[in-house]
Formats: sequence, structure tokens, C-alpha cells
Amino acid sequence: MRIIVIGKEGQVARALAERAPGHGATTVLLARPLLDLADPSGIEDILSETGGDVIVNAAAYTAVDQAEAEPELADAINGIGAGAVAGAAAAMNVPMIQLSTDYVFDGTATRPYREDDETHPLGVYGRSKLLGEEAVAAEMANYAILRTAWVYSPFGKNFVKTMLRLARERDELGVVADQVGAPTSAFDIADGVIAVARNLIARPEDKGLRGIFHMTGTGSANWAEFASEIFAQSAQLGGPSARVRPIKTSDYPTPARRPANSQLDCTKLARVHGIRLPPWRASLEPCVKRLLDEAHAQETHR
Ligand SMILES: NC(=O)C1=CN([C@@H]2O[C@H](COP(=O)(O)OP(=O)(O)OC[C@H]3O[C@@H](n4cnc5c(N)ncnc54)[C@H](OP(=O)(O)O)[C@@H]3O)[C@@H](O)[C@H]2O)C=CC1
Ligand SMILES: Cc1cn([C@H]2C[C@H](O)[C@@H](COP(=O)(O)OP(=O)(O)O[C@H]3O[C@@H](C)C(=O)[C@@H](O)[C@H]3O)O2)c(=O)[nH]c1=O
Repeated sequence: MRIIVIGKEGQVARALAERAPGHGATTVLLARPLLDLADPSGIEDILSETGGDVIVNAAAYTAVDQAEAEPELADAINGIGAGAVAGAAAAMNVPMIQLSTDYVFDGTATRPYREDDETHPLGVYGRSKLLGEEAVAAEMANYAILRTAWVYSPFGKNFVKTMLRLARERDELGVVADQVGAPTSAFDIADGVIAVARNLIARPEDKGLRGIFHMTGTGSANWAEFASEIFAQSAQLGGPSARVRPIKTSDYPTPARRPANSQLDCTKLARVHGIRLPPWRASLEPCVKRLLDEAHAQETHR
């Protein structure tokens, strides 16, 4: 299976590139400046020249707070750009996998969100990702939209890396405790994406495999609990740790509002595709270890 991945340096793109060989798959990573989602004009030509069995769009405008000041750019990349990729996938007659987010919901539900629950994004990023979902569905039929959440990895920018960095600078951190979700490893997402891709390719006549699916790590936590677990695991490995002071969202003002309940019900993915991601704490361990090993290697190199 040859997977065309949009994105190169992103967390999920890099995890896909690392994981694919173990699944007997290859990846071709396409990124800016060759493929720019904000400039859809050349996308179909580049994708069809590249050729592959499936297209995974792992690129997006992901700066949640910054998006509030750049709504047009966020919509262009996450909305129109995703639609252009779907148009190319339709022309090439290959399935497409689009990554989406918990931030399409407003977080007022009192249970984990299901795929057909009403969407109501609180901010520009979530709205632009919802536009992307709609654009993909409008352009083609053979797609899977995988909504995930709270992604972390040894790559790029994410909460785990931020916490470990701040713990090197401070003894105590205030972290919000009234937003609940499921931390999700980019490597687990990569494994899930590859499994979904295999199903879509193997059973093209099975329309039940298509549509929207929720895919997050198993279990839940608030951001303060997530931070505490990061520090517990780090401390056990001799890495940095800080005291976590649970605070309210109102004590940590940000330009973008975030959902209080980000939990996604992943039973449809298990039922239809036979995929269940591991418990989030178990997947966190190799990530923390790798980050500490990399930091150690850098220090000894200096
Ligand atoms: N991070 C998270 O917590 C979550 C992410 N998601 C979704 O999962 C997917 C992957 O996220 P993640 O791996 O964390 O993303 P990252 O933020 O790690 O990477 C995003 C990538 O998108 C690329 N990109 C941005 N703009 C463009 C553009 N105009 N054209 C081409 N590429 C562009 C960036 O490229 P460059 O290196 O050039 O800047 C970057 O490599 C996204 O769809 C995201 O919305 C869903 C839920 C949670
Ligand atoms: C750094 C920091 C953050 N926080 C809070 C702010 C926020 O509510 C929460 C997480 O902050 P971040 O900015 O790291 O995370 P954020 O960028 O909101 O993460 C989101 O990214 C997009 C791309 C998604 O799709 C979402 O699923 C989600 O993962 O933690 C603290 O309370 N204390 C801190 O010291």
C-alpha cells in the first residue's frame, strides 16, 4: 500500500512515516512549498502525478489561538484546501482519510460525543475544520473522516513537550482542570489511519466503512491530570517534573474558547473498523522516554 500523506513535519505525518514500514506500507510525504493547501490550484496535478493507493490529509492550520486572528487563512487551509484534496482523490478514484478534531463540538454534552451529535465549534480553528469535513463529504464518497483529540508525540508542538519544557523552568504550573478529553498518541493515530486505509482499499464496495469516525486514546483526563501523569512518568525516568496546581479555564484566559467536554465516543470505530486505540497512559510512556532520551543526547553532545 502506497500512502500519499499531505504534511511532512507535522506530528501525524511524521508518525505515519515511521509506522508505515512496520505495516508493510510506504509513504510519500508532500508538503509546502510543493503542495500548499492554501493554494488549491495545483493540488490535483501534484497528487495525480505522485500516485498512490490512498490519500491521507495530515496537514492543517492547527494554531488554535492564532486562528482567531487569521480566520480566512484557517478556512482556506482547513476548509477549501481539504476539499481540493478530496476533489483530487475523487478524480484519482482512491479513498481519502481526513483528520478532524474534537473542537468541532462546543463541549456542553454530558456524555462523550458520538459521530452524529450536533456540531457547534466555539472558535475559528474548530469551525474551519468543520468546513473541511463538509468540503470533503461534498467532493467525494469514498472517505473516512477521523476526529481525534489532544494529540502528542515526540514531534512538533504539543502539550507533552510544552509541559516538559516548562518543568525545566518552574517548580509549579497552573493547569486547567475543567476541560476533559482523551490524550492521543500520534503513533496510535498512525496505526489507526493505516488500518482504516487498508479496510477502505480491501472492501471498496462496503459503504459502511466510510463516513465520520471518532478515534482517540482510551480513557479520559483533564489537562491538569494529563500534566500530572506526564510529570509522574518523567520523574520516574529521572526527567523534569513540576507541581501541578489545578485551575479553572477562567484563570487561564486564551484568545480561543475550548470545549469543557472534549470526550469522543469511539465505539463506532471499534464496531465498523475493529480499531480501538490503547489506554492513553500506556501510550504516553514511550513518548516521554523518547523525549527525555533525546534531551539527554543533546546535552551530552554540547
Ligand atoms: N494537534 C492536535 O492536538 C490535534 C490535531 N488534529 C488534527 O490532526 C491533523 C494532524 O495534526 P498534527 O499532526 O498535530 O499537526 P501539526 O500542527 O503537527 O502539523 C501540521 C502540518 O500541517 C502543515 N501545513 C500547515 N499549513 C499548510 C499548508 N497551507 N499547506 C500544506 N501544509 C500545511 C504544516 O506544515 P509546515 O511544517 O510547513 O508548517 C505542519 O507540518 C490535523 O488535521 C489536525 O487538525 C485533531 C485533533 C487534535
Ligand atoms: C501551557 C498551558 C496550557 N494550559 C491549558 C490551556 C488549554 O486549555 C489546555 C491545552 O492547551 P494547548 O494550547 O496546549 O492545547 P490546544 O492547542 O488547545 O490543543 C488542541 O489542539 C488542536 C489542534 C486540537 O485539535 C485539539 O484536539 C487540542 O489538542 O491547557 C494550562 O492550563 N496551563 C499551561 O501552562
